[in-house]
This record gives sequence, structure tokens and C-alpha cells, in this order.
Amino acid sequence: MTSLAKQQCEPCSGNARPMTRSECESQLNELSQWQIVDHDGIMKLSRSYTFSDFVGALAFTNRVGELAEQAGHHPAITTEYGKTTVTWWSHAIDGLHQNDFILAARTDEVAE
Ligand SMILES: C[C@H](O)[C@H](O)[C@H]1CNC2=NC(N)=NC(=O)C2=N1
Repeated sequence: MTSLAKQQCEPCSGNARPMTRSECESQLNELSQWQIVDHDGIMKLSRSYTFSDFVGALAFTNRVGELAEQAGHHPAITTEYGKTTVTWWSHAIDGLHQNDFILAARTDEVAE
């Protein structure tokens, strides 16, 4: 388990400050396949995973769904034939929080 995946999510209130781009980039060491994307001015963390068919992509989607429910923090997930794209951000603050990086690391673990 990576050190990021072991961290505990903390409650993220609307008062929390979204992380800056340089703070986000320094978290990517353990998340080499993840990209910071900008959707209408909101920074998000996104990665696609490939599978051999739709069933594999859907099974992974459901594992990420369980992880999200356990954490009380929820990504956008797009499931396609042979591909699942997971995008994390914190709606409450319209940006990225440490919780998103922790959940991205745990997403990598359920993909293994
Ligand atoms: C009340 C509940 O904890 C919140 O509304 C949660 C649910 N899941 C969430 N998921 C994400 N990604 N961001 C949030 O701000 C968020 N808020």
C-alpha cells in the first residue's frame, strides 16, 4: 500500500481551501498515471484504466463505487467498452483536497 493510500480522509468542509496547482503537482509522485485537469476552472484529478472488455470495466467501476461509499467521497466515473475513467475532486470546495489524492491512490489499489 502506498503511503498516500494509508492516509485517512479528513472531513472537508466548504471552508477548506482548494489546493494550489503546485501543491497538487507535488502530490503526483505516487500517482504517476494521474493527471490534473481543468474543467471550467475547477481542478480535478483524472485517470483512465484499460480492460479487455466491458465486464472488466464495469466490475472495476463497482469496486470504485464501494470505495467511494466507504469513504463518503465520490468521483465521477465513466465506463466504456474496455475503459473506465475516474475523476476525483471535492464538490464542497470546487477543487482538489488531500482527500482526492488519498482516494486516487486507493483507486489504483482496487485496479490491481
Ligand atoms: C454530506 C456529504 O458528506 C457530502 O455532500 C459529500 C458527499 N461526497 C462528496 N464527494 C466529493 N467528491 N466531494 C464532496 O464535496 C462530497 N461531499
